Amino acid sequence: MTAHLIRGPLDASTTPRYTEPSTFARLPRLDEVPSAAVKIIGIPFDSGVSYRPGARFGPGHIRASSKLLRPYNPALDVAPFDVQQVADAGDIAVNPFDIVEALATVEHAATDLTSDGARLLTLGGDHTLALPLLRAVHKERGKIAVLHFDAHLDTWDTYFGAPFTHGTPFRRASEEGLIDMERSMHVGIRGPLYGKADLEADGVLGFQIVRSDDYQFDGVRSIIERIHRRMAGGPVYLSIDIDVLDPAHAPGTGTPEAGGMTSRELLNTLRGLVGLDIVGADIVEVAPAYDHAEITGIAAAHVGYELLSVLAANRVS
Ligand SMILES: N=C(N)NCCCC(=O)O
Ligand SMILES: [Zn+2]
Ligand SMILES: [Zn+2]
Repeated sequence: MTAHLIRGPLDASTTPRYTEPSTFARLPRLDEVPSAAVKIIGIPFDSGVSYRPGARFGPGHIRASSKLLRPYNPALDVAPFDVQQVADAGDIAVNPFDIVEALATVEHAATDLTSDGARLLTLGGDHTLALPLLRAVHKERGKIAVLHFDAHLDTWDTYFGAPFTHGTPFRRASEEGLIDMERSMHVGIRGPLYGKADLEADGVLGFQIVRSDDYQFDGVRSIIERIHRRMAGGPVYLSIDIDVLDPAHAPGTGTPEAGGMTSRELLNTLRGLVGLDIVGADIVEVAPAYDHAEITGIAAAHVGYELLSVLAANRVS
């Protein structure tokens, strides 16, 4: 795509940032551009949660909190909206009363949206969504490494006997053979478990774990190195549960756990992913009812911005 065809965000000096309707980072809507290399899609779904509901309002909140983002990212020396067309594809309407139907709707929508080779950045929604998104990516790319940022393992088996919940997507995805288990990892794990067996079962599936505490003891650089050692050399799907952040940095979420990483640690880790073949990503579990002063929304918006910057930096290099 040649540079002069690319449309970027609205200019804040001529169109105020708070004009509606909202798109992520005030980008154009998908129907306003001929095509897009990266599509942002909202999925207002939270029927899979085990505790506080409300992540169905995440997409709108993240978009509203993304208005202050600016076009140039000095940390990566890249203008993420200049080197690739990014567009907001709006929200997918999913059935809140039938999870199996909702998962099918998401899988088909994701497949459609990526049929032209575009990459998807999904705004959730609860973590159940990672399963249909991985199903869609797997159809295109085969087994995929998962880089999962979360306080929680999300490899539990069932809740109340239900297999499709926000605590079980990576168990289902590994059972379905969607994940390259030799190259996958959880980052940011912490907090109480149901038992030691949770960790053992997760290890049997094959995930490697970077604990939240490793940020304190080892630091961001060494964690970035671990990620590259584990994941380089093939496609990577990135799933970011905003509760990977400490509740001080992301109070607006459904299952908060103390002792999490700072937003600075997360943003710096994401910047370190340049060079990995990231084929899709989601940001989930933003529940605005528990947010204050857009703390969580802004963190999620910046996470999305860094991801778009990594995709842009990969394209430039
Ligand atoms: N995926 C998120 N955010 N949470 C999973 C926690 C499941 C539980 O209640 O044990
Ligand atoms: Zn979580
Ligand atoms: Zn999760």
